[in-house]
Amino acid sequence: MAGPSEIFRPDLLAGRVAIVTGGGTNLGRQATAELLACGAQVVIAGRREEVLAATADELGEGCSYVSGDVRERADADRIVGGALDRHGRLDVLVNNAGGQYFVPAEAIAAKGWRAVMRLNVEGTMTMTHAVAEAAWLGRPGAGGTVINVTVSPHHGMPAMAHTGAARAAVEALTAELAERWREDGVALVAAAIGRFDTESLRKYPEIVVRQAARSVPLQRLGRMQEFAWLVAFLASPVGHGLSGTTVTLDGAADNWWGAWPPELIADDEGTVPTEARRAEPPA
Ligand SMILES: CCCCCCCCCCC/C=C/C(=O)SCCNC(=O)CCNC(=O)[C@H](O)C(C)(C)COP(=O)(O)OP(=O)(O)OC[C@H]1O[C@@H](n2cnc3c(N)ncnc32)[C@H](O)[C@@H]1OP(=O)(O)O
Ligand SMILES: NC(=O)C1=CN([C@@H]2O[C@H](COP(=O)(O)OP(=O)(O)OC[C@H]3O[C@@H](n4cnc5c(N)ncnc54)[C@H](OP(=O)(O)O)[C@@H]3O)[C@@H](O)[C@H]2O)C=CC1
Repeated sequence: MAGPSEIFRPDLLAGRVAIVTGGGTNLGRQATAELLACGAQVVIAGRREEVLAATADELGEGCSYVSGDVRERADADRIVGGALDRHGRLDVLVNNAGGQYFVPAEAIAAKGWRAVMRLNVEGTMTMTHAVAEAAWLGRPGAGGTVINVTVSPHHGMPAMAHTGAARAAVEALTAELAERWREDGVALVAAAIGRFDTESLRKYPEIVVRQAARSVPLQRLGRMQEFAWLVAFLASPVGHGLSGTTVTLDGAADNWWGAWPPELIADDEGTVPTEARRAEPPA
């Protein structure tokens, strides 16, 4: 059962209906719990029915699921149709399903490049079009918010060139569609997220996982709850004010280009030296 929100009013999203792709696991699951805690009805989607069923069962009232592959338009239409049949409206789409594998850029096979593009760019576009066409575009008084989950930092990550390119494409689409669909009442926001304490992160090489927190100024991994709060916040009316924007939640990794603390000036304990105070001016 999703408990009450620690920071939002229980009726913040009352009467709203959301689809969360990848809602059966990790970040998507936590975001779903927070949307439920804020009063929304949530339909979670993913390919594995048993995973979705277990999550919907655990999160309880207000949460249901439709299984499907976000890369396939027929599946996307079925997910959206299922949500509309159940609830009669759609207000929020969280394009959270996504991912990649850890590989140096020159070793990315063409097939792997396409797989990452197809999941992250096409999957996001396919779901976005399916929802917008079925529920929002050309319907006065309708409209809603799309939250696209992308990846920060934006200035390059080791072994993540394919996803960097894919997520940049999603952010570009977010900005353009926000302008094109504005008069239909549709807002799109990207949430560029850093390194989170999830089971999914642990599939990466051990040293990457170990250093992931140390390499950002915040000096810790993001917490799933923090991601969930951001999603609920963007799903609230403020999302319309942020339409076209990419919001980062990354421990300040986007503001820094190297390891943290800066290796060249930190001592062996990782302490950055401070400037000596100047002598007191003569009285
Ligand atoms: C100093 C410290 C620096 C710290 C830096 C920290 C950096 C960490 C930042 C982390 C940011 C992001 C984190 C996350 O996103 S966690 C969530 C992770 N979850 C997922 O990734 C789930 C979804 N992902 C996938 O399902 C797959 O990765 C994929 C997108 C590839 C799925 O596509 P599909 O199912 O269509 O693909 P296939 O499995 O059939 O593979 C197709 C081809 O892709 C190539 N491939 C796939 N996996 C690998 C691999 N592990 N290694 C090499 N190549 C791979 C390959 O060509 C596949 O074809 P073949 O199978 O025929 O070879
Ligand atoms: N964890 C982290 O530190 C970070 C995560 N992110 C991003 O956040 C999002 C969520 O990640 P996280 O929860 O950690 O990882 P998960 O691997 O748990 O989430 C991926 C989810 O997407 C679903 N999914 C994957 N492919 C498809 C598909 N073709 N159709 C439908 N659903 C699909 C999966 O379910 P199923 O396999 O059943 O289809 C799964 O529920 C991803 O976009 C990820 O890249 C970004 C930065 C950091």
